[in-house]
Amino acid sequence: MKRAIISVSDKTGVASFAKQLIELGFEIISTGGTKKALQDAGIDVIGISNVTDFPEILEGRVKTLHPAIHGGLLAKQSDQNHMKALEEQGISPIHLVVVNLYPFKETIKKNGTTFEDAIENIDIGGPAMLRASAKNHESVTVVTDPTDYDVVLEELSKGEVSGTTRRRLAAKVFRHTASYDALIAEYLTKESNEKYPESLTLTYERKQTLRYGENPHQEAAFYETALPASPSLANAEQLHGKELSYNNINDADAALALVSEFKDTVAAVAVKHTNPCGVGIADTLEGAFDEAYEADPVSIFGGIVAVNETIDKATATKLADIFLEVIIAPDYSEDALAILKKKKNIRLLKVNNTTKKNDVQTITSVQGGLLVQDEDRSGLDEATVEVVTERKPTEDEWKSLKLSWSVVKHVKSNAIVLVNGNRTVGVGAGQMNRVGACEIAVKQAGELAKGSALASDAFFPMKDTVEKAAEAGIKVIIQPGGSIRDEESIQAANEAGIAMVFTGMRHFRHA
Ligand SMILES: NC(=O)c1ncn([C@@H]2O[C@H](COP(=O)(O)O)[C@@H](O)[C@H]2O)c1NC=O
Repeated sequence: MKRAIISVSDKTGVASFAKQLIELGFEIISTGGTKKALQDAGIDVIGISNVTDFPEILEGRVKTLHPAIHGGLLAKQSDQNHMKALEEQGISPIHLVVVNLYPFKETIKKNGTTFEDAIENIDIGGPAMLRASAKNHESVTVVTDPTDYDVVLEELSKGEVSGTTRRRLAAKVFRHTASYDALIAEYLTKESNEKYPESLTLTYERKQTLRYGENPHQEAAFYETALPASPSLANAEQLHGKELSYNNINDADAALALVSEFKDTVAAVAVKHTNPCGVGIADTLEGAFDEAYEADPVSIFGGIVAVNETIDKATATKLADIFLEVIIAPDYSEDALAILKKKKNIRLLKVNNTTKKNDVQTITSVQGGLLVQDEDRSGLDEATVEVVTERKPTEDEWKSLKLSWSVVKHVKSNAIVLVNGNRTVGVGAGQMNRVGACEIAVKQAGELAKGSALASDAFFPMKDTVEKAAEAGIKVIIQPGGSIRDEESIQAANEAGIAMVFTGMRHFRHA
């Protein structure tokens, strides 16, 4: 008689599966809770203790970890010596294993889960059975996903499960146990405050197969972390519109990161190809959006807009007037939603909260590896900021400086951002030299460069950027400082009556 072990935490569909196995001639062996569930459904089951001749002990920590089980799982049934060894020990072979694991992921995602709860939900006996039978898939069929019950039944009803299916199911098991263990490792590594361990075993789950990647000839998918995450694109709620594309997700992520900078003021940001093209702040959302729009009415076309307040009717009316790919907001008023939903192609995302967790790391892939670093979370530290010129910034100039500094951190290096009043007026992004970035920002600002504030993501190696700024009528500069030629830049600023501030911290963004 063929024997199946069934030991499952997720009991979905298991009773009907077991019933059909019995009809196909199987004998069922089960652990405590599964046995009870099956017996309650009127199914004949042998308890695991009857096979091991040993009780389940330590509140279920040890139930299937026994040679009578693992011998039955690991014996090559085509090998006479293996079968003889089983016989000598009075062990019967097992043909089918149906196991799914303690819900570790679901447990750590629950609010209020304690460390002890998490530890208790690390399954030991289940993965041991899964791995043993997956290794021995030549002789054993192993099922860990209830969605595979039907395929197995179908093949069994025709005789036996094919070698191809057994191998496919074994591969699925090793993917599953590997990601199960990776998640435990990730959780414990975080709990032990180890940021850069000797090996990185992250696990991500496919959230979405994408139509294509950055370009139509590239295949792509979006994977999300299984660990509880900060508000992010992965857990955004899409209220309307087509599926997000690869570029939408990447650009929306940049917009969300930028808008999250603004905690004490209402802000609207527009992003194109991950760089901000317009950022505005105001007392109202409509006002902030006006500023962001006026910052660059050309580039915002086809862009992504993120805001940090509930979108109201007035703002929605203006947003609906232009072509945007994605809008991100903590919420939408009912009338705002009605207005925006009239636009078939716009994607509306709700991300509840823009406050981020502190321990976030960023990962960039390079050929042959990954670069991992702490996310650049630092803002302007007023305690370490130093005014280095004869003239000090006025109160209004400080406001513009702060805005420009928040934005420049989110612009690809070399980056220069000009702010006039409450909005960006020029963004020079991703240039190979700093003067080039300055020239682009000044050109874009036009007349509005006059009297504006300039932020530079890194120090000026030479005084040329200050000279360019002076020529354009820029009045105040914020930059990290730290070049051996700082004195020359300071002198050029003094000569032009520019006030200049050193932050002591740079914000390169290369990728
Ligand atoms: N300790 C063991 O020997 C053991 N054997 C199987 N399990 C797990 O116990 C669960 C099923 O338990 P029950 O049938 O009692 O509801 C399954 O998720 C299975 O993976 C075990 N539990 C944890 O390690």
